[in-house]
Amino acid sequence: MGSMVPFAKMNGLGNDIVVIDMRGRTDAVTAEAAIALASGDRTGFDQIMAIHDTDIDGVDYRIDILNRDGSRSQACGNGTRCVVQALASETGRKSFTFKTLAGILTAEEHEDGLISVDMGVPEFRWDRIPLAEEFYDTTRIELQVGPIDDPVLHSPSVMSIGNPHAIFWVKEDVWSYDLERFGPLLENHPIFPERANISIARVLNDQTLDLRTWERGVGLTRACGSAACAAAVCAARTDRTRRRVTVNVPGGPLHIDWRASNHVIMTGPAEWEFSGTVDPLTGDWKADEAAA
Ligand SMILES: N[C@@H](CCC[C@H](N)C(=O)O)C(=O)O
Repeated sequence: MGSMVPFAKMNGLGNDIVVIDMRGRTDAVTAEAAIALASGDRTGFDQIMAIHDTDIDGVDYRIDILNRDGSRSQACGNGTRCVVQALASETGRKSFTFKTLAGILTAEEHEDGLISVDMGVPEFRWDRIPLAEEFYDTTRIELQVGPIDDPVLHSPSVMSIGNPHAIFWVKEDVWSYDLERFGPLLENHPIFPERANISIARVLNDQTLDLRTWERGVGLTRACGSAACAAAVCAARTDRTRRRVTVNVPGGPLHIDWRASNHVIMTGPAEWEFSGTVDPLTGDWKADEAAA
């Protein structure tokens, strides 16, 4: 269609997000446009959150999520908070329901500006994460990196919160592990037929975790909301923490509550940076006057 649509460059605790308004259109942001935008000095992003119309009763919008390599993702917690902030600012509404590849998500903006997203329910079955091999105990699977007799990372907990995650438990500072080296090896390991997000988590106490993530289709990011949910759930599932925790990601704290309903609620901030218009087919863009 060639025409330009509005976008907003935002972030969720430093997770770089581009929210693109595709309402009123029948096409989609292309992988080529995502790759082109990702290489821009001002538009460099971790995820694109494209807002689309939907005719599903009770659902406000459909969200299409693209990683910086052009791959699509089922879930993006930080990006969803950015979408909520943008829509709340536009409409004055405070709560929304979205259709994503992970299912129907609800979210709301609170009076203090923080945003809570119901990320849905965790999936622990090996064939639904998915894994390429049968593991009935997904609290710790046979996967390691480093010397065979003294692995650097091993026995991760694995699960899906719409997208696949592996959580490696460590005793030392999370910054003391070479995740930049191990991340891509593990992201693309054959045990993960759809690849996976790779995190290292350090339990500080029964209510607090430190977390770093190598994101599927992106690389190292300053925050990964779905990984924070995954780490919180896996920590509680293995009796390392309570079900309500603070997860410290490099960009700041996220509050995760794995409720008795089995739903995982993530709460955190979102930040607008600048707006512009973009061609969703090519990635050509220009900033609005104020942002130029
Ligand atoms: N940063 C996101 C995760 C985005 C998706 C992930 N890269 C994947 O492909 O699964 C988040 O905040 O959840």
